[in-house]
Amino acid sequence: MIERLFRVSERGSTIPRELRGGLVTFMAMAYIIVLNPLILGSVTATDPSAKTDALGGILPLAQVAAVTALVAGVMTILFGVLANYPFAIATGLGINTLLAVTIAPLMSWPEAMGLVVINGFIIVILAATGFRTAVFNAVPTELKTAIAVGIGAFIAMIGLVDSGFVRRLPDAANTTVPVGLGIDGSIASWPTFVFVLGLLIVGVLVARGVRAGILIGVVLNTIIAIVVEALTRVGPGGPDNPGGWSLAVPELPSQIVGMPDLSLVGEVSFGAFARLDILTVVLLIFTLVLANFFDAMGTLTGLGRQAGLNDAQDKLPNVGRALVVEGAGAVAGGAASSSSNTLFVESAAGIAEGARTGLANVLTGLLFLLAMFFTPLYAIVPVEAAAPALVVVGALMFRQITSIELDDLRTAIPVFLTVVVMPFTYSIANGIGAGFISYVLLAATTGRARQVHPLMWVVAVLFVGYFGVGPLRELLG
Ligand SMILES: Nc1nc2[nH]cnc2c(=O)[nH]1
Repeated sequence: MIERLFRVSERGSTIPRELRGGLVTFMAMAYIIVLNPLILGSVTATDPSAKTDALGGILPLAQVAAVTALVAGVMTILFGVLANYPFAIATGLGINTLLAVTIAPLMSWPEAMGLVVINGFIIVILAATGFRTAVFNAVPTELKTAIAVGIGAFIAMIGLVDSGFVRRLPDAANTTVPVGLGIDGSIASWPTFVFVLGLLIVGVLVARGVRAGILIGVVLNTIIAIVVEALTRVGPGGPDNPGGWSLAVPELPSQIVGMPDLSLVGEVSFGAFARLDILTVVLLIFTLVLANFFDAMGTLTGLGRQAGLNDAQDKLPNVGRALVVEGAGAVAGGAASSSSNTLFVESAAGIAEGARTGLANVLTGLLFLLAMFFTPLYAIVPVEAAAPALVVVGALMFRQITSIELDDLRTAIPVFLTVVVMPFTYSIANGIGAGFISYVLLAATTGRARQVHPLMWVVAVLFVGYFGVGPLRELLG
């Protein structure tokens, strides 16, 4: 029955392989349950680093953790069953940062989440009417490949930053260089040591073609991290302990089970339209939609290609349905205050492990639902132990660059911009925007305007608007 429902052998996979892939993807993504609360939530409204909204309101940490796991679990299972692809869904780092930094300070948290819900409905409508699929199919192959390569660079960057290997220089450093190696140019902190050792372990296992190499690597890294913490007691990181663990401290927990607090579910309001002028609200929604729309599109292309699931025209079969379910993730994420849920590039870890069907997603989703009750347990895996998997998977995705013909600069420049802007701006959508605009512009100025699909023109113009939103808002006061 499971075999028929998910067409496991038709995709050249086996049930154990799917389950192994689902577990690896969960291990690569579980950090979001710890990280999302730190981005959106606060302990108290009076904390110096509290993420207060315009009314001084906050989202409590434990409640954000619970809804993050809930929505990721439900949407990942739904996507697995309805779209039958091993692409897991959770709260996207791009949009939650946008919400915390730009949107919530202008309104209340429920109103900010209301905008996420509207963004989700727009995306679902664009997907259901076929517009999303039409754009998906209008993108030239070399740009689709560049998106996949750029995502590889982006996920490696996420791993390098989350592990503390790459760090932001202090604002007081008075230099134009934004990031550096470790602390003051040195990787001599225990958590970063665990990451570097873990990177070597995962790299060797994967390069030698060891089955379940990524999973074995992350488990080994976690054990090493627990031993290192037991011996050194470096503790949690922070301004007065820069050499500490960046999120979870790898300790055997004293308590294992707890009931999740789901009171944020339904805490949504559409009052932003009454609080702010309509143009501001429309521009904010426009920004959310473009970022969401193309992040998912790039991720789908990259993951589909990595899994070998795209057809001869480099199209993912039944992509329309996948895009509708993905859009529903934005609605669900907004409605539960976990922020927009989207396809996660980290699914590449499970695909590298062999996952090819939605069955893998069902396991990943169930583990997210289970994590709601075992929050102390998943917190054992420190980011420093999971991040090596992100970097190695980034390398696997990056290899696709060899299939792009780079002799013609009209291709090489947009491809390059797509690949570098993603990690450097920490956003898949920004990279796609830079690539699309430069592709259309170079074609138009070198006599190839007619060869560009009309939808590419439309999207490039929309991206000009996307990048112009900030300057435009300033201009209009
Ligand atoms: N595609 C994608 N993957 C992610 N993994 C973590 N955050 C994100 C995100 O915003 N988009």
